[in-house]
Amino acid sequence: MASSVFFTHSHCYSSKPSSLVFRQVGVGPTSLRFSSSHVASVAAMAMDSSAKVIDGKSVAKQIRDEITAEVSRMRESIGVIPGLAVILVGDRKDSATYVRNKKKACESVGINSLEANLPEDSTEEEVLNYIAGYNDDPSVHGILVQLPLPSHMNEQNILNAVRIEKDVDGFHPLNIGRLAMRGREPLFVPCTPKGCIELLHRYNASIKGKRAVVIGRSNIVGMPAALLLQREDATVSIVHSRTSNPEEIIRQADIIIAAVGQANMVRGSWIKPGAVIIDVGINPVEDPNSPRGYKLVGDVCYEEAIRIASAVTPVPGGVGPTTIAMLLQNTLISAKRVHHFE
Ligand SMILES: NC(=O)C1=CN([C@@H]2O[C@H](COP(=O)(O)OP(=O)(O)OC[C@H]3O[C@@H](n4cnc5c(N)ncnc54)[C@H](OP(=O)(O)O)[C@@H]3O)[C@@H](O)[C@H]2O)C=CC1
Ligand SMILES: Nc1nc(=O)c2c([nH]1)NC[C@@H]1CN(c3ccc(C(=O)N[C@@H](CCC(=O)O)C(=O)O)cc3)C=[N+]21
Repeated sequence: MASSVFFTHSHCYSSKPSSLVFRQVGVGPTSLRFSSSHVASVAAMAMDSSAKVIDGKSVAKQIRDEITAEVSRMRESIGVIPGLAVILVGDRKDSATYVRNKKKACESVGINSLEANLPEDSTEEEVLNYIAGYNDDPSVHGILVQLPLPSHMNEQNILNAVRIEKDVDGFHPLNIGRLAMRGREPLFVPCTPKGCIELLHRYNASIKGKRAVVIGRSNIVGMPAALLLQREDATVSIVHSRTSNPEEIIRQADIIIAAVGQANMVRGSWIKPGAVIIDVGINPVEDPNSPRGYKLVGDVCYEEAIRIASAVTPVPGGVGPTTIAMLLQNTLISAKRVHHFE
């Protein structure tokens, strides 16, 4: 059943399930809360239901097919199989699910996957030892340390330890630094923001000269997404938890990338008619109709957005699958680079 039929308008008020907290979500400033006067403006704008659903799942499938072909061409010509090592510390359910999905995705394209599952109470040194081992292992072309790490570990020390040539997450400060500089090229671009741009390209959304607003400024999504949009010649604004007039800024955007972690925060009345929306948020909300007792929703109220925007990514099935496809792509890029394979 189509989600627009299934969910009622009030769905956008859904609360986080108390029993299942994937991440700590802070309370946003009052200026970001929904005010009743917006109901009217949403209704007034709710006339165009022709918005496109940006199908991240099928884009991811296309990319995986392209990678599968390249991986086998490489194996047949030079006998090299790309390898990805994933380090998971602790037993967070959501992290375990993502790591499992990454492993499955590797298998589906013929990339070797290695996995290190370390207990929650491991020391930083133990994690660093694993990284050192993978840094020196020529069969490993990419290393990913699943975040978040347990709080007793220094994330910065750990991410700095990954060899820049194997930093398929693109989180090493040298890669991020190059991403921020004109005329410099990072060895890897972070997967989630890269996937957002890939979705815009594959749906022919023009970026050059457009006004883009990124909501969120984290090191892993918001900040690199803003840098990438800027590299594509968009005029970029960044909205964060201390922004005083977020709705006003967001309403000017031709392109919105939302990476906040607040279920349904962006309402229809905040969206410029015809805007393209990339919703990165993955937020669990209570859903008695689901066998799991919860469902995932984005940072954007999808049912409202789909009526006003020209294109929107759904959650699930939008940015998430594309992120994993970009990880595979980065691993292939790494293996090709080290073996000088064109
Ligand atoms: N689909 C995918 O592949 C991925 C999805 N995600 C999802 O994306 C979302 C964001 O992840 P991540 O970037 O890691 O999250 P973080 O919590 O690290 O960052 C959230 C950002 O949002 C800002 N923010 C928080 N509340 C508000 C608010 N009310 N108004 C405006 N800005 C706000 C914060 O501002 P400030 O800096 O001021 O604190 C911060 O910059 C999450 O739902 C996560 O699950 C994440 C990675 C990959
Ligand atoms: N070093 C590191 N690199 C990351 O890239 C990284 C990370 N740590 N930590 C956590 C976040 C989150 N993330 C997601 C990837 C895929 C989906 C995904 O495929 N989601 C499915 C839904 C999956 C489900 O149903 O549970 C979808 O949106 O359709 C979600 C989230 C990568 N992250």
